[in-house]
Amino acid sequence: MPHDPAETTQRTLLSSGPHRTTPRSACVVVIHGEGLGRRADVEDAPVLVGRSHESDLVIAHKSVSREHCRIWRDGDDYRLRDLGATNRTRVNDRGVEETVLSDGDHIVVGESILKFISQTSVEARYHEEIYQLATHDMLTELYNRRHFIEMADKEIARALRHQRPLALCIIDVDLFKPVNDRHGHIAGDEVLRRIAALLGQHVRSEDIAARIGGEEFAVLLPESDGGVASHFAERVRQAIAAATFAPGGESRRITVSIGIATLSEARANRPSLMAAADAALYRAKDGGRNQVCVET
Ligand SMILES: Nc1nc2c(ncn2[C@@H]2O[C@H](COP(=O)(O)OP(=O)(O)OP(=O)(O)O)[C@@H](O)[C@H]2O)c(=O)[nH]1
Repeated sequence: MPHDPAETTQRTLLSSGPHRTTPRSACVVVIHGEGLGRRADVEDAPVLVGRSHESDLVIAHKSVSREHCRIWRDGDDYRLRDLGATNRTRVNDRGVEETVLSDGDHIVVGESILKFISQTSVEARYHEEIYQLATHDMLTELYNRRHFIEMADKEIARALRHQRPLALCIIDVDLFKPVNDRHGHIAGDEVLRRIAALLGQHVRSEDIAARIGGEEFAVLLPESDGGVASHFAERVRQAIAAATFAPGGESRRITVSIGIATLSEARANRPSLMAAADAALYRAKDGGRNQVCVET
């Protein structure tokens, strides 16, 4: 059954991870205070830094304005503009309205400090590694629970603001304990990895897929209503049920149960959306497993 995530053991097996071979373009990384380790790449789109969930780099602290500052690329330069923040943005200890950033600049946003790292900096690779470790589940290479929650909050805020549909699927492996008991944890891990890979084959680039518990996955589907989400979930369910798993070399059928909930006036935040998807998941388990249920 779905279990308390607090009890979930995150297994940190060594993995090459979803690392990119080259560093991304310039980025800002929080190196002190609220949001420590969080980063945002400054690519073609400007980066909004602020307390609002819709910011590209969210720093959820009262010392930070909802829209604190913006960083963008301007030809070969990178520029920062303060957006009228109550605590004016400071760069290298100097209050700024607008300035050109240089590699290594310290940007003070409320009580947090960000570091600007240009694309040529070797340090960018280091932060890339740290970022991957902080946001991804090492076993499956999907997002981890913490990052999923952060992204879900952002997507929910965006969907509510623009009155767009949004659906959440929670996917739980059926009777996984006997798989572990019979074949051992390492074989069980291989099954989880395979399920994650199958999931990856069905998600769109805008969907957010994560491992949120031991044998529990979540997929957030922006711009999707219950019908679209059901169709997606049914395809995932069938693909997993039809796949060949051979934990410990023994052929075995693996199935999943899936609960779906959509954003609505009654479910206008992440906890209630997740609780509704969980309730649907319980019904799917209760109904005999290997099925999809939608919370209406
Ligand atoms: N191999 C492996 N097993 C895990 C991991 N995290 C949790 N588990 C196992 O997943 C199993 C979950 O079992 P239960 O919650 O009892 O549920 P279930 O057997 O899947 O049965 P239902 O959910 O009712 O269909 C437990 O045996 C956990 O030890 C992990 O990272 N790797």
